[in-house]
Amino acid sequence: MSSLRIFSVNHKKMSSLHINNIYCSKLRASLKRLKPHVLLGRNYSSLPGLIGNDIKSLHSIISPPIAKIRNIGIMAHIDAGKTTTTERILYYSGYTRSLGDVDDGDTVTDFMAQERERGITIQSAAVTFDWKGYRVNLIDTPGHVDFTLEVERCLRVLDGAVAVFDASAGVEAQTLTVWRQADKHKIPRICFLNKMDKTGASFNYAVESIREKLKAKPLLLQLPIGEAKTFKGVVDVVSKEKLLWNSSSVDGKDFERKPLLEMSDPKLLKETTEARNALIEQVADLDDEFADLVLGEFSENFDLIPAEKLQTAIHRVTLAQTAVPVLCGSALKNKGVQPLLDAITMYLPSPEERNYEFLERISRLLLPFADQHVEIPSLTAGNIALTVGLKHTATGDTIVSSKSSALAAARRAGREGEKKHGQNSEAERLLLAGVEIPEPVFFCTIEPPSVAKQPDLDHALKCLQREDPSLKVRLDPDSGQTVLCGMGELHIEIIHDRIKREYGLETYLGPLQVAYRETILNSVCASDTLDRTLGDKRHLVTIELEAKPIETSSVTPVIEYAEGVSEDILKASQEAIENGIHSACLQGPLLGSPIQDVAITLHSLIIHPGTSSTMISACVSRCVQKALKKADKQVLEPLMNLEVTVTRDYLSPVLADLAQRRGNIQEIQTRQDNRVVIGFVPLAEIMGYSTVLRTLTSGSATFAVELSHYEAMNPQDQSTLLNRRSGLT
Ligand SMILES: Nc1nc2c(ncn2[C@@H]2O[C@H](COP(=O)(O)OP(=O)(O)OP(=O)(O)O)[C@@H](O)[C@H]2O)c(=O)[nH]1
Repeated sequence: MSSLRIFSVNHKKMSSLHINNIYCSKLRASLKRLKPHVLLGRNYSSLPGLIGNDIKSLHSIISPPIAKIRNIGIMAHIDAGKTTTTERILYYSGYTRSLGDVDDGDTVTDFMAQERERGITIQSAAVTFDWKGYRVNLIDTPGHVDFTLEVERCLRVLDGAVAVFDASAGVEAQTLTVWRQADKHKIPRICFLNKMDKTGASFNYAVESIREKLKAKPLLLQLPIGEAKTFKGVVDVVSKEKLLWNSSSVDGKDFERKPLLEMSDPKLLKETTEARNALIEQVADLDDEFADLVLGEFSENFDLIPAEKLQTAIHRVTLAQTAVPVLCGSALKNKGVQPLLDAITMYLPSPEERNYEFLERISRLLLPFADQHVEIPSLTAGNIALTVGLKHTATGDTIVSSKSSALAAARRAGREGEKKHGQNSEAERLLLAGVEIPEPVFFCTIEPPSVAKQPDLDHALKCLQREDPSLKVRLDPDSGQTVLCGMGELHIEIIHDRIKREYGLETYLGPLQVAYRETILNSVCASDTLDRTLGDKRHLVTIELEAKPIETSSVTPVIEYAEGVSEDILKASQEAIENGIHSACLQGPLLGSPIQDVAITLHSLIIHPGTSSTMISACVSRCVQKALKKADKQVLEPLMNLEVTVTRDYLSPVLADLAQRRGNIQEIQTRQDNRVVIGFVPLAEIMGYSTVLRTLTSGSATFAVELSHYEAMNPQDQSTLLNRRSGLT
């Protein structure tokens, strides 16, 4: 089977996934818009396609040998400095000729208007550049929790990742989430402890948090020279050299690399030798080949182990994901980024080491340069590119060359799956796992400026959804209004903004509402008969069923059939029956929210010959709703994991405020001078929390939230909510 790793593009932005579609016409329109290419006054030295004068140099990088390709992502907690680090990488690699700045809103990868205005990454952006003979395809992913899906879909196509940390904070909430996602997709990683210049930066603290919170084994490949205000460079532990950045250099291009000498740096040399020996022991523990070398030839003197031997072993250990190399620096102050680039090429794997199978030519291919693209004739295995013209694919699809190759792949995957249950099975190699789409937790109505514009709005939402499956759109059956369901306030706000900017539609959003769920507390039975004659056709269905509570944490009802239900009827009508059950469970009797944790058992079913499947579904649905109405009911509300980092002085007001928000504090950790409050808080209580927290703490606190689970509301809160919804209070 052919598995192409290709990027999708909506009309301005590309997102990482297996081939997704670009709408040709839109793309052409966007290319037109890009000419003459002017991007906020930035200089691009290698954006050849649209300019035309660099085609030759581009050609030389189109087909690098697969061993020289690195497909990597940058991931982290929000604000750790991914975008700033990416900007430095692009600058030092020669991709840009000036340094972009998040705070000035002129970075390459944050090119959406919303990203530049807010200084955050929302969509992943892909850029391609060369570093010392390697081709690097790099993806900058968002750190905000509302855009988790975007991170996940990127990770699926990456061979390696750089996890960026704020060295003053160590592992933060979102780092844990993305780390787990990278674990799930088995992505080899290296860690970059950024912001070493910041007050409170601590190399040891950050390393310890990687060890403790991520349960990873850090391989210290560098030691910092100075910390916070005194940070001026790093020691390369592998080669025992110091790298010092010239303080007069404005862009950090100038730095000197010198061997550590007993004469000039006795203390640093001693520390580095100890760190190197510890590193060697650690790597030898994890890699048998290196252990043989260490115990044999070099057992007497580790100093004699050549740097290349150690580097190759670190590469293997990184690939096996038994440990993670750790580097440090300050992207903002232009220190430590070039060695990070060296480490990316040296320690992260090439696509061939990740055991994918690739091939193939496809009609129109484009190479991504953030928001610009250049058409290319072909692409070698292991690269990432864009394709156009696929009208029916969506995020998460895997594209193969033909139906027969897909079937052959599925057969092979199936056979292999039976043989091997463990990791790296053929199935995993051939078919990249679909993205897990998180359930939306917020919704609101959206209205076009006039009824005539409804089709335009529907079209815009359809396009946005194909690109971002975490956005759900449904029609409210009572009001007929379009409802947007998303991952958070910011997510919905950005969608609203994009509809305006990209589709020219001014829409109106209703108030943001929390996506509650409902469940039942006891088993109930119901029966129903539908008897209707339409024309000369009689539709007759009689049904008896039971609804009962079970524990699944899922909104998909479990469907069971009692023995009394005839197999023949089931064969002919199962789909219609299940459609009816599913549609009934989408709208609970209390709030019209989806029903969670329920099983429906069909006890008897009589269907008159000739009854249409629509009528069967309608009768089943009505009967399920009857049962749900009869049962004792309970509202479930989304509970969020909350992590607030606050200075000691502001801890009390933050805790007092959380208590008023029905917060449940689990733990208060000490992180340097800060306190980290960890707990749960209902989503309904933290809308607009960022503004409140800013006011409470004079802007000094930060917080992260993430959906934890749905929990039953207590009777008092539930009745307040129901009264509010029914307009009683
Ligand atoms: N002191 C210091 N500040 C930094 C450093 N790197 C980035 N920053 C600042 O930290 C803030 C966040 O930087 P970004 O690069 O946008 O972080 P990010 O991780 O891309 O953020 P999201 O894309 O929103 O997740 C900005 O104000 C940067 O100027 C650093 O090395 N030192």
